[in-house]
Amino acid sequence: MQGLTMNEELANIYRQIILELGENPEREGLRDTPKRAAKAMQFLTRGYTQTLEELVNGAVFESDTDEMVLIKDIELYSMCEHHLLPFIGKCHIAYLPSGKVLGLSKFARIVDMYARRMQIQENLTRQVAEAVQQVTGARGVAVVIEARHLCMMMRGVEKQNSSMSSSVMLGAFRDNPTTRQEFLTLISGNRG
Ligand SMILES: Nc1nc2c(ncn2[C@@H]2O[C@H](COP(=O)(O)OP(=O)(O)OP(=O)(O)O)[C@@H](O)[C@H]2O)c(=O)[nH]1
Ligand SMILES: [Zn+2]
Repeated sequence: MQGLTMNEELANIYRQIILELGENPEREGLRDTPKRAAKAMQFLTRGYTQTLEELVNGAVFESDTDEMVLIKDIELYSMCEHHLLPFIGKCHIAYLPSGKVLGLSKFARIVDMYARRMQIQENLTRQVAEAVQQVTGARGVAVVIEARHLCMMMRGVEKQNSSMSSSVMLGAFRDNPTTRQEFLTLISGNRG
C-alpha cells in the first residue's frame, strides 16, 4: 500500500471488508462504496486533525460578567471506540467567566472536535470540560452529555429507549452545591 494516500488505503481496506463479509465489491451498487466509506470515516474522525488553538481562532473576549453562561442542546454525533458505532445526543455546557468569554460558536466546535474521534462518552465529557476551562480560564465549568448508543440499540442488548447521562464539574461547579444545582435546574427543563 506504499505511496497510496490515506483515502486509497482506507478504501482498499473497506473493499476487503466487503469481500470478507461475502459480498461482491464489483457489483454496481458497491463499486464506489469503498471510496465513499473511506471518505465518510475520515469525516467522522476529522477531530484528530484539529487543534483547540486553531478552532478557537482567538475568539476569546474580555468581559466583566461573572454570571453563569449556559449553552444548551448542542447536538453531537460521535463514535464509540468499542464498536465503531455511533452515539448520538446533546451536550450542555456552562461556565462562570473570570474576565474572559468565549465566542458562542466555539463551544459547538469544541464539542465536535472531540466528538469526531473514537470515544467513550465519559472521556468526551471530560475533554470538553477541560478544553473550555483551558480556553476561558473560567472559575468553573460544567458539562453534561446525554446520548443514545447505537451499539446498545442495533446490536448487543438491543435496548431502544435507554440513554446515558454523563457529567463533569470543574471549579465552582464541583465545590459549590448551589452553583451546581442552579446548572442542573436550568438544563432539567430540557429533559423528557
Ligand atoms: N461506559 C461506557 N461504555 C460504553 C460506551 N460505549 C460503549 N460502551 C460499552 O462498552 C462495553 C464493551 O463491552 P464488551 O463486553 O467488551 O463488548 P461486547 O461483547 O460487544 O458487549 P455488549 O455490548 O454487551 O454486547 C459495552 O458494555 C458497551 O455498552 C461509552 O461511551 N461509555
Ligand atoms: Zn459501543
